[in-house]
Amino acid sequence: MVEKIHTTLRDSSVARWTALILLASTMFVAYMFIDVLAPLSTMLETSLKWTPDTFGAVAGSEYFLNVFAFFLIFAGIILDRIGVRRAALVSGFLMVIGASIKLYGISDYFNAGGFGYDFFNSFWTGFPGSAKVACIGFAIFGCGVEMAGVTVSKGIVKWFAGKELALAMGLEMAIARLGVFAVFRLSPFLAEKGGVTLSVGVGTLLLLIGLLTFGVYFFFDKKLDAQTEALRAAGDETSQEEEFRISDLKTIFTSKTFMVVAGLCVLFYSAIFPFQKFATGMLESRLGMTTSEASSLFSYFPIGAMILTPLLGWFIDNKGKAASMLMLGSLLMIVCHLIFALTPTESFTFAIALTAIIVLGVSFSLVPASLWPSVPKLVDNKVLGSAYSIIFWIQNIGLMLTPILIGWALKSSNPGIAEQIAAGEAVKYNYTVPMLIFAGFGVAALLLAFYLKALDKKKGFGLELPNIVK
Ligand SMILES: NCCCC[C@H](NC(=O)[C@@H](N)CC(=O)O)C(=O)O
Repeated sequence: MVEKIHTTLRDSSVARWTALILLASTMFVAYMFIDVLAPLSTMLETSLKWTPDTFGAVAGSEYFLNVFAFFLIFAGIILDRIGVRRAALVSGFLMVIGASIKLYGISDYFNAGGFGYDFFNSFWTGFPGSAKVACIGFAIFGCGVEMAGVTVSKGIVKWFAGKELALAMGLEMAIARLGVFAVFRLSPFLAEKGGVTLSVGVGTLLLLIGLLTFGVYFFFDKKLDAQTEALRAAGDETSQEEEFRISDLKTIFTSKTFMVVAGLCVLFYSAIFPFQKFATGMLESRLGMTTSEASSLFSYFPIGAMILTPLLGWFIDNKGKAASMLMLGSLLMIVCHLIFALTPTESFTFAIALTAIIVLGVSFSLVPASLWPSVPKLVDNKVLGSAYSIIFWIQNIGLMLTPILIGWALKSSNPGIAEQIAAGEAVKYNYTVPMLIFAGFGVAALLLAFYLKALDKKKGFGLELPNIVK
């Protein structure tokens, strides 16, 4: 007698968590590569003549193709069509290709007149050829890393829906944050030993390992699909999944609740990731610290978020309350940014700054831990990849534009300071206006969070309910 399959790999906790570790390991190295140059701006200014504007433009190039060429939207459609394992490989290849181009741009070979050097230095001469090549590479890497982000999110839902979904997403984000922490320690160390090229070279090599990890995941995913298919053939209704059609995307764009979540996402993240880029300067200015003292004070921020996000994920899986957590996270963010903006200089002590950073870390755990696992409650599984990619796309617009807005606000609210600094005077920027703008994003996010909770109550999406189906 042939024994029928009633369970799949999804039902084995070892297989489920192994799949998560494989997916999260690639995100660990991907988040490392995102910030591999972040601690090296001074070195890049002396070795490759990258001024702060050039450095900022290279950093922002990560989002360029995703936003303007709509790559993220296509990535979601591709993901829903070809499935998690193939999309993971595509995104992994894009990351490795993009990283290799960036590595080439900053390499000694290129900068000593290697292939393409004359061409890339023949136009727009105020922007170094090395930075142009790095931008092209980083924009391609950006397509890969954001596609990997949506693919991993859909992959986690595939393995953990109805189980420890928020805990798994929280752990994946914690592992990615550990990557950010690791690269801030490793990259300056490697650059001291072998220059910027060594840091980026090691980052690229790690991405290659990340691609291999996605390759191992491929076989887990394939086996799960084969088992699910067998259940489907046996007529098990819970395993039925409809085909994705482009016209299904209409359901995403016409869902008011989904759009509210996307709005909340862009407002919240615009007050977090761009703030990270300005936080060191703000702390230096407000506390009269050196760059390294300010950056080590700020390093508690991702570490705090890393510890708390999985714990909050566990709470949401077992007790629910995701919509309330979105409200609390937005509220805490407003309080922290207002503390940075309005505390008088004489009262803005190290202890106050540290407390505000830790509380902001709590906010950075509350919102991601509750936002991403809520998306599958709002849209059909067949359009989930597209739904995540649309949220990422809207979020990427904010992440690209906010640093420009904040940089402009900082300069305009401090007339003459840039010139005084260029002349060697020991003056500091006043960060009140930029910090008020960040707080303003928080206020708008809080209003949307209230509205979301009301919508959820009216329409019954179950955002306040636990994820684990007992
Ligand atoms: N499984 C959760 C995925 C989202 C994590 C989220 N990352 C992003 O939103 C990225 N689009 C941001 C970026 O690339 O800069 C996070 O909280 O890290």
